[in-house]
Amino acid sequence: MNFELISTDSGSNARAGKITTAHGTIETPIFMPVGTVGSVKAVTQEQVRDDVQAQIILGNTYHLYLRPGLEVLSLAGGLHKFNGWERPILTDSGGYQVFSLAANRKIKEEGVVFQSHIDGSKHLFTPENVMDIQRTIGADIIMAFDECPPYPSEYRYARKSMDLTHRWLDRCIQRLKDTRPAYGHEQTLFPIVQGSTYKDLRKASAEYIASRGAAGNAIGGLSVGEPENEMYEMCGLVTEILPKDKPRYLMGVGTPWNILENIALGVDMFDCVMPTRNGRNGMLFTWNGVINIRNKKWATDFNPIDANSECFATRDYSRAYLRHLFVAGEILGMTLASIHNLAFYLELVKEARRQILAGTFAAWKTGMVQQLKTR
Ligand SMILES: CNc1nc2cc3c(cc2[nH]1)N=C(N)NC3
Repeated sequence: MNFELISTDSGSNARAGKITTAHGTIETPIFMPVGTVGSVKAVTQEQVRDDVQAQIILGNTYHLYLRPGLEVLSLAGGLHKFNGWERPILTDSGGYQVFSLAANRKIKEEGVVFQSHIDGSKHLFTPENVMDIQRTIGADIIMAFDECPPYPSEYRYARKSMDLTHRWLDRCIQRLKDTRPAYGHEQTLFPIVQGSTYKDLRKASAEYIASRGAAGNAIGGLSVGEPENEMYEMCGLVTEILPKDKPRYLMGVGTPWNILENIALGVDMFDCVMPTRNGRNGMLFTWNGVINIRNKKWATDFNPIDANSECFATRDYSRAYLRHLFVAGEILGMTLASIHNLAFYLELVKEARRQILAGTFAAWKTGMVQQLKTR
């Protein structure tokens, strides 16, 4: 994997870049739609590619390992062949899902014992086998196995957890040296900065992660319930330390305004379930704020969300009709809202990139953040 830093904004730490992977290039800043079990919920791969214009999507090691499982994925020739998404894929390591989803998990030095949220079966994730699982899935970018401490965490717990995450990272790196890609294409490891919301721990973790010399670096353990200003403070601390010539990936973030604020702090990659999960519930993001389409006030508004949009879901359906679909519980409502929200997130980061290349991002961001929050 290669990262080309093309330009940095004049009035902020925002960057425009290009990532090259075995399955194609990614222009940063980028938003990555979440496709947890190998599909972006309610949206076909063709719509994700052509209407959303996504350049990379996410999968989850925890979910894919449990279902469809490694045998199916291996026999398919990896996730790209299995789900037909031919562009880049990033898989999260399970570090977060094992803590947010699994039952009865026990953390040991060796790894995490947990029970499947699907059938209660017992499993063990270790840095080594999580690397092997991600080899079998075949994602272009794979995440280190980390512990994601809950928010808030006691200082002592956060420090112990950070140290464990660092030891697990070294085991991930070693395992990848001892194994090969399963399908011939290169796979790149991103380590994950932890340290909860403690400034000294975040700095120590950023230093440690930076010292590993990885091709990209992730910031984890944020967007887990902490106030927005703490997220921004921790992110700013970390991006000051991470190498400038490698992409920075802020995991699980966020709202449109969170994304713009963190782009200004020097983050290049984002993923979040909000455009899809909240979209399926009628929360629509627009340039002029958030619409709750179930609200009665849209019942006779026969305008589309945005008549000038390139995206059909945004341009060709009225707010009244979208509201009707949600009130009636029609599946089409979830599909249209998901496509609209994802296309909006991709358009947002595309416009941010334009502004960065023009050197006008900082001023544009200040006004746009307010505009995105209205309604
Ligand atoms: C929704 N917020 C969120 N914070 C995260 C933090 C992490 C993550 C996923 C996240 N999602 N995956 C990891 N492997 N570790 C850190």
